[in-house]
Amino acid sequence: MNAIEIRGLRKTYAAQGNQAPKDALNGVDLDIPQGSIFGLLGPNGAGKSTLINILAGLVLKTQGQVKIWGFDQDSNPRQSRASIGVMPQELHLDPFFSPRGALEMQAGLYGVARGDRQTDTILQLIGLSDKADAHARSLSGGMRRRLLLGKALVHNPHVLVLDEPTAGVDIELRNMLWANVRKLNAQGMTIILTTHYLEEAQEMCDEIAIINHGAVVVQDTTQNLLGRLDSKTLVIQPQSPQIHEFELPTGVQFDRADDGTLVFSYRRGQTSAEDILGMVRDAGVRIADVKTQEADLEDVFLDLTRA
Ligand SMILES: Nc1ncnc2c1ncn2[C@@H]1O[C@H](COP(=O)(O)OP(=O)(O)OP(=O)(O)O)[C@@H](O)[C@H]1O
Repeated sequence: MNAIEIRGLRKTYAAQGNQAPKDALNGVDLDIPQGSIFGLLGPNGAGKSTLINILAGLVLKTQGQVKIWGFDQDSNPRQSRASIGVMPQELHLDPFFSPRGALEMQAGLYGVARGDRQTDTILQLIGLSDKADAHARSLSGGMRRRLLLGKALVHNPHVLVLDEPTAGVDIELRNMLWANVRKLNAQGMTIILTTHYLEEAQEMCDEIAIINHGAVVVQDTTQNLLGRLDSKTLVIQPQSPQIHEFELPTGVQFDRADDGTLVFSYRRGQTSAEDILGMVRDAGVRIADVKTQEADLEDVFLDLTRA
């Protein structure tokens, strides 16, 4: 079963003032498998926040079907809402509540009975046990973010959504957030996250969807996405920085870096590293060092969102 199933999802924001109505989502179809760490990527304005806010029940869709943990948002609103927890981007917290108070309040809102609440366990998970009764006002930005994660967990949802969880956070907090995410995922929670850090998505996510102009342009496992671009780069450092002319095979691109290294980009399916090394030697270059670089998620992303 899928944790999330979305069919034909559209969102048009109403016209405001002299601005025309805005189509933010233009028919999104998306299946998010249970148990995955799923990355939702896309350029600014692609529609990621709109999609997440619809999942969270904060924005009303214009058209289409959304199922969360098998529950249709329209015909089963309570159960679909109970199945998902969202850690928002904004650091908005009520200043009058301590972390414990905020978690208890949130649990109350979700109708979690007192005996079933996991407040202390959550405080421990997010590393706020010793701040449990402090004023929210006295919490640092990092602590607030952790508390927002905690609030998303009070009803023990099947699906956890993290909207840009690591934007602007320091390395220590980032590591802690990712450790928490991995732990929750290992316990069976499906995780959906948006991030602008493609390296992070590449490292964390099993599967990725890229959204552009309000539609999904690709959805695949991270591994398959990386395999999609078979471009490679060969960087050759010559023993002396002479200028050489090369007869480049078709499809091979050449660049001379400022430090004198020779940079060749090619497609594995078309050219081999041996072809390029042979050509370079034939041109009289004595090679001091060679490095290769694989395509990364950033290359895939740029390739698919250029339009
Ligand atoms: N409340 C709103 N009213 C009108 N237009 C909106 C509203 N919210 C978003 N939009 C527009 O809808 C489009 C999609 O916005 P959205 O915030 O979903 O993109 P995003 O992918 O989350 O971008 P970012 O990465 O910058 O957060 C944008 O063109 C945006 O200007």
